[in-house]
Amino acid sequence: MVADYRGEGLLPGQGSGGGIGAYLLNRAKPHLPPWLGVGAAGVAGALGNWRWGESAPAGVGLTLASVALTGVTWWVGRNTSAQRRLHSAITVAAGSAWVTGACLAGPLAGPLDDLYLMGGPVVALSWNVRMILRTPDGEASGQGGDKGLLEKIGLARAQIGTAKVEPNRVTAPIALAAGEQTNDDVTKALGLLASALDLPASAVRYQPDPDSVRRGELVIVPEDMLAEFVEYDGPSNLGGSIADPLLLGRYDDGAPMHLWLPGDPEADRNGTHVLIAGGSGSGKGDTALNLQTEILSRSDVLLWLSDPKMFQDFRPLLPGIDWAAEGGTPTEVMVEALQEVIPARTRWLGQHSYRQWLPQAAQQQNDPQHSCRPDGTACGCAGMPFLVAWMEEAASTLRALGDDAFTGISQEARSAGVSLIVSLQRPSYDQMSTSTRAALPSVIALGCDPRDEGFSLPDRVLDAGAHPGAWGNRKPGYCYLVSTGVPEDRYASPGRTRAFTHRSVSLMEVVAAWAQRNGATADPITAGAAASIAGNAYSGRPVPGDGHGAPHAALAAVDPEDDDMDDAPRHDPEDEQIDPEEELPAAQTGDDAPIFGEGTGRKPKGEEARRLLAEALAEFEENGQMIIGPKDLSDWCDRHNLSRPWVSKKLAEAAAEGRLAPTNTTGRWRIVPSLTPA
Ligand SMILES: Nc1ncnc2c1ncn2[C@@H]1O[C@H](COP(=O)(O)OP(=O)(O)OP(=O)(O)O)[C@@H](O)[C@H]1O
Repeated sequence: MVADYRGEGLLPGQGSGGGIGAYLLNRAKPHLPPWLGVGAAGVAGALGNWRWGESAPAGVGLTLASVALTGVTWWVGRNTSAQRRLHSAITVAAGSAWVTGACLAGPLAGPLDDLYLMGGPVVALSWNVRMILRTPDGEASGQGGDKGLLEKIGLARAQIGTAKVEPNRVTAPIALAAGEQTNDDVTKALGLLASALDLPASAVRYQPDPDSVRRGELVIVPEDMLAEFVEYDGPSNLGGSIADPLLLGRYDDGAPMHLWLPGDPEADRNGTHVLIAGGSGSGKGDTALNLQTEILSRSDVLLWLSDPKMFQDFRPLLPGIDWAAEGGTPTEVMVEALQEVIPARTRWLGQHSYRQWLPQAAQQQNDPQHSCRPDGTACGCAGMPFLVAWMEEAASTLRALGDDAFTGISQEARSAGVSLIVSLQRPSYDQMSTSTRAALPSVIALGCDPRDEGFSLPDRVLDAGAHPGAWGNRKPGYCYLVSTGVPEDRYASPGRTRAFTHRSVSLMEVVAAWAQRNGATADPITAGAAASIAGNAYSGRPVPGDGHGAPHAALAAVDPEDDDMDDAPRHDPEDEQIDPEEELPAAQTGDDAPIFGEGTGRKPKGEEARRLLAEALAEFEENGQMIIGPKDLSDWCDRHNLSRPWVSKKLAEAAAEGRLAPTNTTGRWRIVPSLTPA
């Protein structure tokens, strides 16, 4: 390695010749050439004088040769350092001038002998000193700086091509030694390369050539252009389509960081679901605001948002959001509704000859190509906006939903014009299973614990030099974006989201107000399917001036006879064996069991019993609480002084009659809506 190549790796007594003499000779060898040069100049001067001592034409020729040699040295040295170029040119000029003088006048004439005796050692020593003091960048080895660098990181036999130099970005093609090295060797050496260049790990990346295992491009971005944070300055494309790119922030070379949610067959792009993964304080909140403001500023999309944190970050956006579910139970309802909405939307898109959601699907269907009428004339059906279902801090929701259910939803959602966006407080496999993670193909990876990098990003992106673990929470907003539509060589390029400050609140309010007035409203299919599960809990986006919770205009258009809105309870095949007569399994909910085991309270009979239970369920439904468990019911029993075992029995009857339906969580029941929306 480097030490051996300098001849410093040998110990006294070792080496080719053996013994101290051999060792010293070995150490002195690299320093001998300048002295040999001085000796050669002396001999050349003496021989030249013997040959041309009296010749005037030789004098002219030798002088011209001396000047030409100095010029050539200067020209040849143009690619080396200025210091080395000057040193070489002075040495050649002095040496050739002395040889010319010695040839013409004799080496001992006038001051020539003294000049030789004093100047020769000075010049030779100056080269020795230079060699001893040389910096470890390979400059003095006769190799280029790049070559020395590659040698240092163990890739000595690799070839580096002509580098493309842009402001703050150097891209250099690399060809590795055939049969000896692979692209993996470069990715493993990236850390060493960053160390050799004294740069952060994320400044050095490698993009392997997909067609060769020993070729690729090295990208070095020396200055961290992201250090200066950029404040949110409003939506990038107000009134555009959700199919247009959404601006998330900027890359470290200043290029915009774009994300696409719906698929586009023309751009050869699939629709996608996104995971926002980042540790606490990594900037997930602002990332979400960047994306949500972009979504709300588009004219053909609905946003459903569930957030356990009481919309702490998102409150200014609420007026523009079609469905905002706060906390656990409302989120359960939203997820149940999604499972109804997705097949209903897919059916509608199929009936209108869309293989996937396209912006035309959001417009009124006036094109006979997209008609649901058997006679092929334009049907004029209301368009169906794209739907983004956002689950903030979703670990527990996803666990409750179960892997199979989530994977099922995510697969079907893509052909239903639905994107799921899931954010995780701690990106790791104990928060989310492997199969749920795999169902979210796109990721915005913010800073995290180094041990969790493998969860956030695919191996090939980490190999290419991405290191969200190096940021932790020290670089909020720094992120990698891996998503369909983004060029692959961008995957390992860091970017930074735009920051939201107190000044951004008014901009957020403007975006929300715009969405409330001009954004898409839910189509009858989506609104109907959602209401068939959620009842009053889904009211659609608030009408301007009416506050949140006003009934959605689209619900008025829902035809209760329509098959798509079939609100009969759905039984999961896995639940077939559950006996609806059984008592509700209180202990499995984690609530304070035993709830239904106490025998106190009234046990009304007949008509009164039916009325009381109907009242109870209607009360929950009216409050929008569409999923209930033992805890909710025991509170209700206490309030009405009713016996809990009695209520348990009546609930089982209600489930058998279809007024309640099972959910994916044992012991949680969904109220099948009976109230007609106003
Ligand atoms: N792009 C950005 N540029 C500059 N500062 C940012 C950026 N994004 C976030 N920040 C700042 O970083 C801090 C943490 O951000 P944020 O609260 O969004 O993190 P988080 O990941 O949501 O954390 P937690 O999960 O703990 O809520 C905040 O002070 C925020 O203003």
